[in-house]
Amino acid sequence: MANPPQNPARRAAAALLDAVLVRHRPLEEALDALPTDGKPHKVRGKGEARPGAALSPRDKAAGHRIAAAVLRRAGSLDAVLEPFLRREPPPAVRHALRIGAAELLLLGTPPHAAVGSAVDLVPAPFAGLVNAVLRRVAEAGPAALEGLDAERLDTPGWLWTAWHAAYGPAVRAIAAAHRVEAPLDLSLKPGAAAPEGGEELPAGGWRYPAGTRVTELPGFAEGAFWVQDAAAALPARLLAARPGERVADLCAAPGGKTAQLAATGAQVWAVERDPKRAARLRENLDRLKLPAELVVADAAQWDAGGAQFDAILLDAPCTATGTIRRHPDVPYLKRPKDVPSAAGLQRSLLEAAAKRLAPGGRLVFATCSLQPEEGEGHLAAAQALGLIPDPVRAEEVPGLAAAVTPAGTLRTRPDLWAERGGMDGFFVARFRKA
Ligand SMILES: C[S@@+](CC[C@H](N)C(=O)[O-])C[C@H]1O[C@@H](n2cnc3c(N)ncnc32)[C@H](O)[C@@H]1O
Repeated sequence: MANPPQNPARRAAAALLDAVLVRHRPLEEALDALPTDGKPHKVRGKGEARPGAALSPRDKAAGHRIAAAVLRRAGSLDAVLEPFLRREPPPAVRHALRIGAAELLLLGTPPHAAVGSAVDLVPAPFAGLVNAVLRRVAEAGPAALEGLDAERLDTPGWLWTAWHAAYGPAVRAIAAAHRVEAPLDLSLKPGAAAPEGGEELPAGGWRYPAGTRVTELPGFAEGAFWVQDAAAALPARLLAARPGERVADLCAAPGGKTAQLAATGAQVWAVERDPKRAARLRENLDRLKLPAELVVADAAQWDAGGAQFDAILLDAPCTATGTIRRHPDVPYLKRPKDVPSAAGLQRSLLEAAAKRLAPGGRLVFATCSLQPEEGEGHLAAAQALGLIPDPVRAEEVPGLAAAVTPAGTLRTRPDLWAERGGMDGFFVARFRKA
């Protein structure tokens, strides 16, 4: 790294790690709670690691990058640190050691800067320990890292077991994909030009290098495009909404799929339960100048005044284990028991969606989870609700024939398109109502 991050960035990284690993709060929520220039610092809890004074956007971004690098490789970093620690250090010291090790071994920070600034993060009684350990990591760490089974170490055991059962040896490629920072994918408004520097993707959308700041791309303020992973763009495309059709987007915020549906000329109802997320959806649609009726309601209860729809997109809430490339905090926030509980919620939303669908209407069900209980596990129940499978054909998803299952559902994985930077893991099934 030409310019090593400054210590406010590292203090921010430590605060983010504390939020995720100790208090089990989502990384994005912790990032929003950091004190930035012009925004007062919210102090949430006693003993919370604080990043200190207001952060510049650059330090905040650098802190996020360091924290994400640690979260992606925490198992490997701990394995490298292990031989140099006689007992478990307090959490703040563990955060500083991981940050220092990540900078030394993954981020290319010069050793004197990485060690010195990690020492600076801890209370005086621990300075000697952090200094000694990280000096040894600087010497022996690169070789130690080489010899590790990184895929396994950086994946929680329960996820490894579940993915191995579902995908066999590909579990290793899935885990490897999680170690790499994801590129930025954009969906374009019809007729808009793609910003320069991107690659057009075979299944639609444009891809830009990881770390590209979307708000700095020309056309952002004018609403020419929105951020949407290549796989996340598939469900709305497969619904193939037509101008004038009545379409419901259940579980809609932040609105990537609502935008796709609205851009077809269909009449769209976007249903979102969380008022804050609904406000974000509104902001996004306003920027894009795309129309949709926003309904703040529980989609499982919403009866649309008795109306029925020609097409429904149900992008159901899930454990999000398909999005670990973009959200490296997910493995630290989810537990095995979250899978059946998400699947139960998805089942009730599917029932409600089937009721709201007009006879002959189309339904696309999607989740961004790699757990089969949140995907394939719903197929029999969907049919029992009178939903007839409408198989996806390979020609509908150019470049992704490998993701089309024999049942005609779509199962994308982070290791697909590995040479292009992968994609989120989604399950998508399409149905027709009799
Ligand atoms: C997977 S995200 C949707 C992403 C969105 N479709 C997009 O493409 O931008 C799930 C959303 O569903 C919302 N949600 C969860 N349970 C809900 C419910 N019962 N009714 C309506 N919305 C719900 C969550 O607040 C969250 O915003």
